[in-house]
Amino acid sequence: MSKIDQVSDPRIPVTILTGFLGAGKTTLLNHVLTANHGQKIAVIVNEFGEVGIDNQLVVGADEEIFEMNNGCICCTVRGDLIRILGDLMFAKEGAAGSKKVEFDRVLIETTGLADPAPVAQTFFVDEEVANLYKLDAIVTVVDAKHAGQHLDDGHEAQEQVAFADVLLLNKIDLVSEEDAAKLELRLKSMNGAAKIYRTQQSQIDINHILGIGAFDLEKKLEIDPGFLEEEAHEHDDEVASLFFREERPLDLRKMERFLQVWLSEHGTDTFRYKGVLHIKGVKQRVIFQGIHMLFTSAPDREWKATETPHSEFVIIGRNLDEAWFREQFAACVAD
Ligand SMILES: Nc1nc2c(ncn2[C@@H]2O[C@H](COP(=O)(O)OP(=O)(O)OP(=O)(O)O)[C@@H](O)[C@H]2O)c(=O)[nH]1
Repeated sequence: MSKIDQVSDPRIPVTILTGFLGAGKTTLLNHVLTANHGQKIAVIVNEFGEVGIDNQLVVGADEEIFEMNNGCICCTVRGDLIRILGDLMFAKEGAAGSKKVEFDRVLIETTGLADPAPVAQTFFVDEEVANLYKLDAIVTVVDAKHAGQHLDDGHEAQEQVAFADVLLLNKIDLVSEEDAAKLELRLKSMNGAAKIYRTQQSQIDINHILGIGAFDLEKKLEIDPGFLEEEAHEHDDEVASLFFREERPLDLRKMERFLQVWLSEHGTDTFRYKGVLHIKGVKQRVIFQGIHMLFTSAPDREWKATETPHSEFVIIGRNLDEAWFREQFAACVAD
């Protein structure tokens, strides 16, 4: 927190990090947590799906990460958010019975399917939260390759752009200059007030996203006059997630093969799939990342002696055939 922040407003600044599934939010979070800025950041992560994969992919995830996995942050778990923010403040003050946690700002990573408006609303309508925390900015990461489709397709991606104070046009390496310029125009037409930065691997100067005092309630009320009153919002009900877990080692080739079969027909409706895998003959965890038709896998660190190697995999999309996936996943156990 800068000195000016502290003098003028003693509340803890909060940044909401949003962006559609797979846009680069966790990559940005890792960048922020490893950048040399001398600030202590408490992170709250909310994921769509039963089990958090992201927390396993965040660097130094052991201390600072608070998970909320039982629903979408903008609806069912908003009570959880309020509770965590309250608990965090107790912990900061070293209140009896709570472990002391030092932090001078909070970063909330929302699920790719969250509408940021109700999350932002929490900082104005909940009196206790509003007394302790100040919303600094909403930062939205945009996947330059897939944004066109996501914006045509759904309400959430549009809200994420419309409500942003800062837009990171990420994955700039995957598109031509012409396509990037077109997308930038589209983003400007949807939200002329937001600052836009083009990024690769969400690499951005931290000073452009933290402590910028960009959230302006008046402006948000112009976009959405009902901002402070809204109770719930509508999700695309057809979007669902499937989760798989297996302790026996898997055969990576088999997984890639069945996913390719699925994606050749359902790539558009398969938004996001990712996992931490236990692959036969590999000493490291294998991180699998997929967005629509694009997927990669790579080993990261070795399994620790304290861990039982296992695979966890989540798929998020429309019209997912659960029985088929369960059968295919089971068939990936290595011979
Ligand atoms: N080519 C390319 N890939 C990127 C870039 N930024 C991130 N990625 C990759 O995109 C994938 C998704 O990135 P994440 O940071 O996990 O995205 P996310 O928004 O947190 O995803 P969800 O939490 O599932 O919504 C990963 O494989 C990243 O390595 C980029 O600028 N260029």
